[in-house]
Amino acid sequence: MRTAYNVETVRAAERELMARLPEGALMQRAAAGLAAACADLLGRVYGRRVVLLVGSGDNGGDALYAGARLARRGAGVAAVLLAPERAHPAGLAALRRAGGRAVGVEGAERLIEQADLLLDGIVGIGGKGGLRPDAARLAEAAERSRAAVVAVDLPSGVDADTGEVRGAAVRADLTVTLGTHKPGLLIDPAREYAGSVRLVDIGLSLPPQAELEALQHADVRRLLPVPGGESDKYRRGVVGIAAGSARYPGAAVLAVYGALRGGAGAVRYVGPAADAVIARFPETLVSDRGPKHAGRVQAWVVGPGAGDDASAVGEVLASEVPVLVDADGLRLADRDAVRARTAPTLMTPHAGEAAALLGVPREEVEGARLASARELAGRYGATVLLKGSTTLVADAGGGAVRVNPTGTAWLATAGSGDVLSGLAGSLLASGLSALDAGSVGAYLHGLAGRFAADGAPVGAHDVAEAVPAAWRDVTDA
Ligand SMILES: NC(=O)C1=CN([C@@H]2O[C@H](COP(=O)(O)OP(=O)(O)OC[C@H]3O[C@@H](n4cnc5c(N)ncnc54)[C@H](O)[C@@H]3O)[C@@H](O)[C@H]2O)[C@@H](O)CC1
Ligand SMILES: Nc1ncnc2c1ncn2[C@@H]1O[C@H](COP(=O)(O)OP(=O)(O)O)[C@@H](O)[C@H]1O
Ligand SMILES: [K+]
Repeated sequence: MRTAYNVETVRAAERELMARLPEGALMQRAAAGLAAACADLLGRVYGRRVVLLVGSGDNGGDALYAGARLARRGAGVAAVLLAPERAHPAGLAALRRAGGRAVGVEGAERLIEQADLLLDGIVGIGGKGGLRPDAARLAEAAERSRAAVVAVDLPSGVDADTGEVRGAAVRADLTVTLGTHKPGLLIDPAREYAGSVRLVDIGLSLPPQAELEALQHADVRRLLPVPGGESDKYRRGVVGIAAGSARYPGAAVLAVYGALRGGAGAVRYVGPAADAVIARFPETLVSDRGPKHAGRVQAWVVGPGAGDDASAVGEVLASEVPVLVDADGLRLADRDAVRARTAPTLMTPHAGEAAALLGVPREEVEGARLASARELAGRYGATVLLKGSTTLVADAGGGAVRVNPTGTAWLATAGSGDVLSGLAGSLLASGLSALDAGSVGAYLHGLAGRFAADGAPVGAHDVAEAVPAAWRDVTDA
């Protein structure tokens, strides 16, 4: 499991560690990791032009010490100091001793333009709000430069805890993050600014409960259902799909497609698209009598392509099994009915649907995904899987939010969400918790999307078709 901790927790762990170590030891660990990462990126250090962008805090101190190490290896190092009188004094002295030089912001543009590598030490976890004008100008100059950009701890200008970006921010090719990942490095829009992320261990002891966690292959492998000798189709779990309408029969087909590949022993379908479903998937058990009379299931999926059929949503929410609510179902679900449920509820909105439920503009959700997912989970007393460029899964009771590390923008194609709801619903029916079903479903769906797309456009059915390959990739690893 990859984890990320918020600033407050990092600060507390840092204080605890600094009390046990000689002064400056932590910054030297950070600088050693940074210099090594820069050297890897440069290939050859000797003779290369390195420019440090240095703010007045410890983030700038890390950059100065790392610059000193690169200068000792023969790089030409210049530090651009945003506030010369407040730059980390010992770091600056170390850089000068190693043969590096320091300049003010005037004339910085030319240096930045000619650099091979820029080290962004403007701000780290101490950054507040958007970058101040001087710092913003440096970030913009860095973006125009052809140099490789390495961010110290996190790209300056992004919010470490939330992933929000207000105004200009540094766009890094590589972020060398210290001690632990920060939530912003894993959540868009900030994630896009971080480039690839390398974690340098500086010895922090962190609490067991992280702010964010990202499943890895090994975690998913442990969670996936595996049939055994005593399994039969009912014991593996039956998933019911109440989806589709005369207008959107395809949503039903795609949700069933995902469900058949999600580990349940059988898929029941109820709704007006039974003929289309059966024609494509003869193994589906279909019924036209509504969810209440459709026979037993271990989990329901309701909503994809459902149009305005509120009665199916109401019947499903009244059941005592886990329920996944997606698409039209989200609009039709009564909040009090969701809150009153005793079995788990997993809601799977995209940003537009989440915005409608929260009564805010879509951009607000996209700019603050973590807070939005948590807020919605709290309001509905449900687990919320917020889809999009970053997919998050938040439980109502707090706890670590899961962030999905797989996926590809090619998944932004009509119907791929229907496949995900069938897949995650099937995992719910196999007995996974809402948090696990949502995050494992998103993981497989994202991996399947990558396999199916392989750099070219795909349709949602291609994603469903690739789910078994994703499943095997996880279990064979
Ligand atoms: N926490 C840890 O465990 C460690 C932290 N270290 C470094 O220390 C950093 C944190 O250092 P600080 O607490 O000194 O904070 P920062 O250096 O991140 O930021 C504080 C400075 O930036 C300025 N600033 C704040 N917001 C700004 C904005 N919007 N625009 C322009 N300037 C702004 C402030 O005036 C202040 O001088 C970490 O990110 C990391 O790089 C490392 O040295 C090693 C260990
Ligand atoms: N930019 C993106 N990058 C990665 N994944 C994306 C992106 N945009 C959408 N997705 C994923 O594609 C799927 C789209 O689902 P959804 O919005 O419900 O579409 P539909 O309603 O057409 O099925 C979700 O799994 C979502 O996370
Ligand atoms: K930085």
